[in-house]
Amino acid sequence: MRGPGTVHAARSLEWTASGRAVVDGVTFAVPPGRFTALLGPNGSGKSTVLRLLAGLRRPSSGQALLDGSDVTALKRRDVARRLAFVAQESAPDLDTTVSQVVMLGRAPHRGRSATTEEDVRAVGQAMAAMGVTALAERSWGSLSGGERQRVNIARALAQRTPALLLDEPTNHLDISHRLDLMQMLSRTDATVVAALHELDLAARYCDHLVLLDAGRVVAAGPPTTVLTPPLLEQVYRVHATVDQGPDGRPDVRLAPLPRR
Ligand SMILES: Nc1ncnc2c1ncn2[C@@H]1O[C@H](COP(=O)(O)OP(=O)(O)OP(=O)(O)O)[C@@H](O)[C@H]1O
Repeated sequence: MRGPGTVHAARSLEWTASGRAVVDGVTFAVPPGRFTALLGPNGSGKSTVLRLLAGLRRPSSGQALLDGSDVTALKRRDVARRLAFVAQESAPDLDTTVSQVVMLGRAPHRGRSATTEEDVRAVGQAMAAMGVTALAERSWGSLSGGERQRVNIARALAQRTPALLLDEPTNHLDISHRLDLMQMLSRTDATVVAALHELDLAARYCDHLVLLDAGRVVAAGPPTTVLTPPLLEQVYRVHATVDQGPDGRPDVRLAPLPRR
C-alpha cells in the first residue's frame, strides 16, 4: 500500500509494563496522506501506540511499520526525515529562543553543516503556519503553555516530513487556535496521526479514527462508523447523541450517563 505521504501500520503490537499489557494486540493501517485520530479514554494506550509508531518505544512483540519496514530497524536520522513527533509534554525551561527551537526541526536534514536558505525558509514558513513569527526572539522559558505547544508543532512542521505524529496537539490551545490547527492538519498532504480527546473535532476534521480501550482497538474506520452511541457509551461511559451534520459528518453531543 503506497501513495502520497508515508505509510504506517501497526501489526499485532504489544507493549508490556510492570507485567501488564498496556498495548495489547493492536493492528491497524494508517491511510497515507490522510488525517487519522487515535481516540480513547485516559490510559487506553494512545500515547504508547504513537510512541511505538514513531520508533521511540520497542514493542514487546509485533511491529510498527514505516513504509513497510520495522521502524525500530531504521536509523534514527532516516526515521526523522520521514516522520516528526510532537510529544504531549514539552521540555521545561530550555535556555534558547523560539526560532532556535523551531530550527531543531531541521537537524535531521542538515546534521552539523551550516544553516542553508532552505532551512531558514522552512523555519519561517512553519512559524508563520503556527502564528508564532512574532515570538521568534522570545526565550522558550517565557512562553505560555499554548505558545509552547504552537512552537513545538512549528518545530515538527519545519522538519518537512511526509508524516506527522502528534500527542494531544490541541492541549493548552484556545478554541480559535484549536480550530486553526485541526484545519491545517486536515489540509496538509502529510500523513497525520494524532491522539485526541475531543470527539467533536475528530468527527469534523479527521478522515479515519482508531478507537482504543484498555490497550485494544475497539473500532477503526471513518467517523460515521466509529462515533456511534453504543460504542461511545461502552468505551467512555457517556450518553451520546449522534446526528448527521450538514457536511455528512457525525455531529456528536455528549452527556453524563444517568445515575443508577
Ligand atoms: N513506563 C510505564 N510503566 C508502567 N505503566 C505505564 C508506563 N507507561 C504508560 N503506562 C501505563 O499505560 C497506560 C496507557 O498509557 P498511555 O499514556 O499510553 O495512555 P493514553 O491513552 O495516552 O492516556 P491519556 O489520555 O491519559 O494521555 C496507562 O495506564 C499508563 O499508566
